[in-house]
Amino acid sequence: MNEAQQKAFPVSWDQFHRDARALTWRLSGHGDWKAIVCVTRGGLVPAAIVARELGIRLIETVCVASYHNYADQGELKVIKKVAQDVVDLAEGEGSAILVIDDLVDTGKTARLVREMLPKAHYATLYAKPLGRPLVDTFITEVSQDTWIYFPWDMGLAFQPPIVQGTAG
Ligand SMILES: O=P(O)(O)OC[C@H]1O[C@H](OP(=O)(O)OP(=O)(O)O)[C@H](O)[C@@H]1O
Ligand code: HPA
Ligand SMILES: [Mg+2]
Repeated sequence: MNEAQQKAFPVSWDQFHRDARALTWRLSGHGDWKAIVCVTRGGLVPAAIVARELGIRLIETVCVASYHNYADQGELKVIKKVAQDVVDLAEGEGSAILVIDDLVDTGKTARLVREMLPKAHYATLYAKPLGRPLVDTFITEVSQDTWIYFPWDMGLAFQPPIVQGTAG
């Protein structure tokens, strides 16, 4: 989150699960995927749900880090590439690989992963306008100046009343 991201889009576990199921519905007509590649860490949770719904048991990771301390995006770092036997699955016609991430923001992560798997189908739950062209399927778009708060990053907290400070 940075100064330009003024709006908050909090997502509960329930909403996340619904959106992951909605994504699966949208994906279910598309292809005959042999494997899911999830972009860690954010892609791990939706990938588990989508894999369960689509009956896919071959799950690979590509480990990319870019946002440090939930602040500005730093240098993209590939900590682990896609295993060669999974890359080889993508060599035939069509997209044998389904890439799952929680969101696209600037699209830098998606661009990097697409270079590794050009034929893969790229799916996320949420998309911001800059990243949207890089995603084949997503569920909800939010504006670029919105920060999405995922349920694993949040806890229950007291909220001051809306009128606080205005009443005597
Ligand atoms: O479109 P971009 O601007 O590249 O941003 C999107 C990426 O940023 C976040 O991951 P992050 O690198 O913060 O790591 P994490 O998944 O481990 O939280 C998110 O999970 C996406 O993978
Ligand atoms: O809006 C966001 N929320 C959480 N993680 C993120 N990583 C990039 N953008 C975001
Ligand atoms: Mg991520």
